Amino acid sequence: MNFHTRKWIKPEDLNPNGTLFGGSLLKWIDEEAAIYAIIQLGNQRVVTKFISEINFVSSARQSDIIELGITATEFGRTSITMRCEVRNKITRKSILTIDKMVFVNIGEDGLPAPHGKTEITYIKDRFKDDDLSA
Ligand SMILES: CC(=O)SCCNC(=O)CCNC(=O)[C@H](O)C(C)(C)COP(=O)(O)OP(=O)(O)OC[C@H]1O[C@@H](n2cnc3c(N)ncnc32)[C@H](O)[C@@H]1OP(=O)(O)O
Repeated sequence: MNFHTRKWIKPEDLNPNGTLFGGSLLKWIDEEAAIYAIIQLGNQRVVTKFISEINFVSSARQSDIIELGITATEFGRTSITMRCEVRNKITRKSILTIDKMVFVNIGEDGLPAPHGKTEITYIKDRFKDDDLSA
């Protein structure tokens, strides 16, 4: 799993108990998963369809640096399923896990559309035909 996005926990991210507010974390994860799905499916129009149980494993505190990890686990006809983990960047202690996040590829008519993808692609795969010296 690649951990792309780092967040520095600030006062506005906290709940009244002084730990990271779960709602803030879920907002960041939904955006992270949407960006991952957009890149993997090559379509800006993707929507969150389903999120499985969310396990808040441990708390994060102000000034902690956390990192968000997403990986695709399944490519369907119109959907992509991902797994998510959030951990402390420094200690690697797990903060949250979600086994299943399903996003659906949407066509111009607003309906689910086949995406034609079957496996994870990486930057080197996406740009391998380009003449990068130009
Ligand atoms: C990033 C964001 O903030 S998006 C905003 C929040 N999300 C939304 O507003 C989405 C609202 N929901 C919708 O518009 C509709 O439910 C749609 C268009 C996403 C899907 O419509 P549906 O009628 O369910 O479509 P359909 O039955 O064809 O299923 C589409 C895909 O989702 C999968 N799916 C549907 N329901 C579920 C479910 N409960 N769990 C997991 N996967 C599901 C299907 O298996 C299918 O995948 P596949 O083609 O790879 O096999």
